[in-house]
Formats: sequence, C-alpha cells, structure tokens
Amino acid sequence: MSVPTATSNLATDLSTASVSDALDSLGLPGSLHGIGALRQGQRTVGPVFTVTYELVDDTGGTVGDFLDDVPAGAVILIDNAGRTDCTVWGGIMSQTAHERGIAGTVIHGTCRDVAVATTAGYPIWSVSRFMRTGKDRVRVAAVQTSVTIGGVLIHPGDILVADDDGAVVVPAARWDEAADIARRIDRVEDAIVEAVRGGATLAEARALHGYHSLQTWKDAS
Ligand SMILES: O=C([O-])CC(=O)C(=O)O
Ligand SMILES: [Mg+2]
Repeated sequence: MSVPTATSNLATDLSTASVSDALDSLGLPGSLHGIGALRQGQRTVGPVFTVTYELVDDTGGTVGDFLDDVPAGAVILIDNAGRTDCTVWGGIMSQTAHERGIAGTVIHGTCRDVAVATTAGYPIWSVSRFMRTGKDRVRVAAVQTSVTIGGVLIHPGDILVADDDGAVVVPAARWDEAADIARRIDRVEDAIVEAVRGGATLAEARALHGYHSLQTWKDAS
C-alpha cells in the first residue's frame, strides 16, 4: 500500500464533496466542520504539516515560528482549538508560503491580512478572519504531531483536499482507495445529470444509478 507524499502525483481534480462521500462509504471521518474557504475559486490537495498552538504564559510567544521547516507541496494544518479572538496566520506568512511552493493553509482558528493572501493567490481555509494578532497571545506548542479537529484525528502526512465547500482529510494509507471511490461517485453523478438531460425525471435518474446510497457505509465485516 503506497503512502502519498508531497511529491506524489496527487489528484487535483477531486472535489471535497466526492471525497467526503467516499469517506462516508468507508465509515471514516474526515470533514473539518466549521472551517471554510477564505475566498471562492481556490483549491488544493497535499499531505498535511501539522501545527498546534497554545496560550502564552509569562515566557511569551508568537506566530509562524515553524514556517521555515515546511516542505514545498505540503498543506499547513493549524490547530488553535477554534480560537477566533487572535490570529495564527497573516500576510508575511502567506507571501513566504507562496514563495516556497507550500500548497495552502487550513486553520482551526483565524487569520488576517486577507487582501495580501488574495493578491498573492495563496489559498487559505479558516474558521474566520480577524485582525488582532496572536503575537504575545499564542505560541507554537508542537509541529508534526497528531491533532484532533472537529472530532477528526489527523496525523502528519494525511492527505487534505480543500475547495469552495471546505476541507476534508483522508488517512494517508486510505488515500488511493478513497480517491478511487470518489472518482466512481463523480462518474455516477455525471451519468445522473446525463440521464436528466436525456429526458428522465430526476427521480428516475437517481433510482437508476442508486444515488441515495452512493455514500452509504458498506461495512466490510
Ligand atoms: O500576526 C500575525 O497574524 C502574522 C502577520 O500579521 C503576518 O504574517 O503578516
Ligand atoms: Mg501582517
């Protein structure tokens, strides 16, 4: 079983909707509830580089100290426990990440300098946007350790897909299987639309192609 890396040929054509349905059919969690696209029309896929933040104590702290260690092609996944009252990401970081070929940033928390990221074309997904800095408020607690976001346990190197609908993570060892299922779901959904164009009712087209159970968990046991 091959495990994808930042240099693997990861499919960029798959939508988060199809990947999420594929995970449902495998009985796996993965959809990151509450995290949305900063702007429409951006998408990414890649292995996650995880970062965990915590509150500062009297020794202080800041944001972004890990960025020089992130490889090209990775998606930075930041766990700030959903905190939205101060940032963990801003414009200098967006421009640096873009320059380095990092594939995007997904934040369980908030970010600022949105216009800078937009101009740079650097893709971000977050809970919100807010201007108050995390400098002196948060610090990096860990990098490349497992994180849990919205009940989803994510390991470094798991594959994250993100688009207009949000972000979803697939365990690295299940990527090939999930991608195959997602692609099959796409083909079936295309066939339903074709049938409607050919004169079928939606009910007929969906029934013909088993639409309502496309994502239903097929328990292998
Ligand atoms: O304080 C932050 O969130 C970081 C910041 O503005 C930047 O990187 O430009
Ligand atoms: Mg800034």
